[in-house]
Amino acid sequence: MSQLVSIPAPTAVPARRGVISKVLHDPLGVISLVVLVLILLATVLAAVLAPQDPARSSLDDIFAPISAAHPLGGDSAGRDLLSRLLYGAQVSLLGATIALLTSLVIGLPAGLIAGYYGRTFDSVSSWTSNLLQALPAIIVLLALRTVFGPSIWTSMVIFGVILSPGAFRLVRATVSGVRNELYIDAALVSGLSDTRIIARHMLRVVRGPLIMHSAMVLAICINIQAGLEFLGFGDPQTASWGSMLNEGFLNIFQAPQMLFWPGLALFLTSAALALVASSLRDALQAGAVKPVRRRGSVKVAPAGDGAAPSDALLSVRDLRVAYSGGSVEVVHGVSLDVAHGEVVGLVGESGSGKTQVALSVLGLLPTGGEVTSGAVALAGERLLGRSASFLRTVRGRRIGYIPQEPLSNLDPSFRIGNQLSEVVRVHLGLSRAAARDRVLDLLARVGIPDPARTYRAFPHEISGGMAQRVLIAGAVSCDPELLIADEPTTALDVTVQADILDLLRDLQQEKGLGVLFVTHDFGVVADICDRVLVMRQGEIVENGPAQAIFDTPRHDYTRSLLGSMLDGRPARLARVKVTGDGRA
Ligand SMILES: Nc1ncnc2c1ncn2[C@@H]1O[C@H](COP(=O)(O)OP(=O)(O)OP(=O)(O)O)[C@@H](O)[C@H]1O
Repeated sequence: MSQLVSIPAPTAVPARRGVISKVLHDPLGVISLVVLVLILLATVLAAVLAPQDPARSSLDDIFAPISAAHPLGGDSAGRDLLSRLLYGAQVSLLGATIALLTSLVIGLPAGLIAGYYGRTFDSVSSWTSNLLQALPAIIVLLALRTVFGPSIWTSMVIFGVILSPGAFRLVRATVSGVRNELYIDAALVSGLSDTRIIARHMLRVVRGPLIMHSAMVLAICINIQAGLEFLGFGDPQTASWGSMLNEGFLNIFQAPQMLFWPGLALFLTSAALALVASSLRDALQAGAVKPVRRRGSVKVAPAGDGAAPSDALLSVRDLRVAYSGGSVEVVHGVSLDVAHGEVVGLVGESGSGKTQVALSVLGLLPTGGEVTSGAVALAGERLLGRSASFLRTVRGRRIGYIPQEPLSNLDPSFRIGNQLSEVVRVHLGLSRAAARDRVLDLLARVGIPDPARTYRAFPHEISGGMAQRVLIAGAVSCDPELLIADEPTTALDVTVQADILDLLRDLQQEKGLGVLFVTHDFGVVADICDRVLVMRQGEIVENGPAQAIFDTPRHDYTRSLLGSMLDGRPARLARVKVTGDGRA
């Protein structure tokens, strides 16, 4: 195993405090949480705390004053107010929870699917959500009450349905906001399924906003439920805060306490929920990380025609890629081979089509892009036109991918170790412990000085160079046959670039990897590539061994690229000798 040198230390970043910990550092958050916990405890322990049966009435206790027997007094039927308040809390909180859960059961999955996949489901569900929001909630509740009877539980389920567009829109907006982040691409490129990406990455992103939303919705539901009971739409025999308000209102002059206590309970619960929501919002905003987006969302490349040719590891034949329904062609019939253990550089200026070729191989062209013709094969096996599930077994497992912007390709809300071991577990079927050991070994192998610490770290706690080492570890974690590196050093500073190239060369030789190295930099080509393809305006204009291209470039464009390389910094002469006159 090669020794690696000059490893940059991880950038010192203060440890990240969890959202709960931030809420616990906010005095208002703590007070409101304590109030909520007390209310919840009192509700759950109503049978223990209530002095008597909430329905038991006594003529002697009508409008009873506050006393040891009736700590909050008695009502117009001689029932104990404290007992009714405690038991009433069960009805009010349960009713509100039913409405909230109903809205989440509908809104969460619909929002996840609409935000992630978009298209027809998004259009239909957005239209349905707009329709539901346009309905006057109270009128609908009154109309359906005549159908289903005066059950408060049914009313709260219906109210939950009416509230579901709120959850739907929040989840949909949050998911579509992160759907185009690079780390979601990275998860796709690693071969993770859509279901897994939704369940792990998307759910984690919507979790915070949804908890905040739920606290607000719970407060609204408690008040709406009380309002319905107040208007007499509940069961009059059951104690609830709303029915107590109703009775209190009728007796406001004889016994104002009948109105005061349920009113206070409602106020305290709603205020505590609103303050918890606000504290959560502050905590979430403080922890927000702004990742970088890529240019468009990906879609699996459609079928190309043609047979899989040659016995090369990677074989691309007459590849054509177009946008705008095929009218704008950006790759014009590219053919290339990468042999087992060979490093092929795909070089060209920005916009020449290098990335389109790489993404076509992975079956991950941006939305609007399609392979209009050509063939791509890995070890003789056709890739273009294969099913999404087949491509998932290839990406990450047989083809490793190293992206350009390391930090943006790591999910900011997951620890680095979890992100790497997830891919290893999916592809190699390892246990949690075995995956962890493998990832720790890999982190050590790519030159990370304290693998255990990096395993536990979040992406913002490490430097760009470290993040690129982490992504290289991820790319080789399942022992792929082919590595596609898309400008893996462009976003790094020059000293780190050299270290990363050394690492890639060591790994390539150690594992006998075939590598397609996309770059605009002939210096990098000189460092690492055996063979070079020069690309210009969607076509390969020159193709040959790296040494030959440097010694005797045939195409003017290659000569101008080589010239500009030497204007900048000299090539590191790992594989290619550059002559002293400025020509390669
Ligand atoms: N999502 C897209 N929609 C339309 N055109 C696109 C899209 N992505 C890329 N292109 C076009 O495809 C062409 C090739 O782009 P590509 O990203 O492959 O270039 P590149 O050589 O990799 O450049 P760079 O090094 O800047 O990434 C460009 O003309 C670009 O405008």
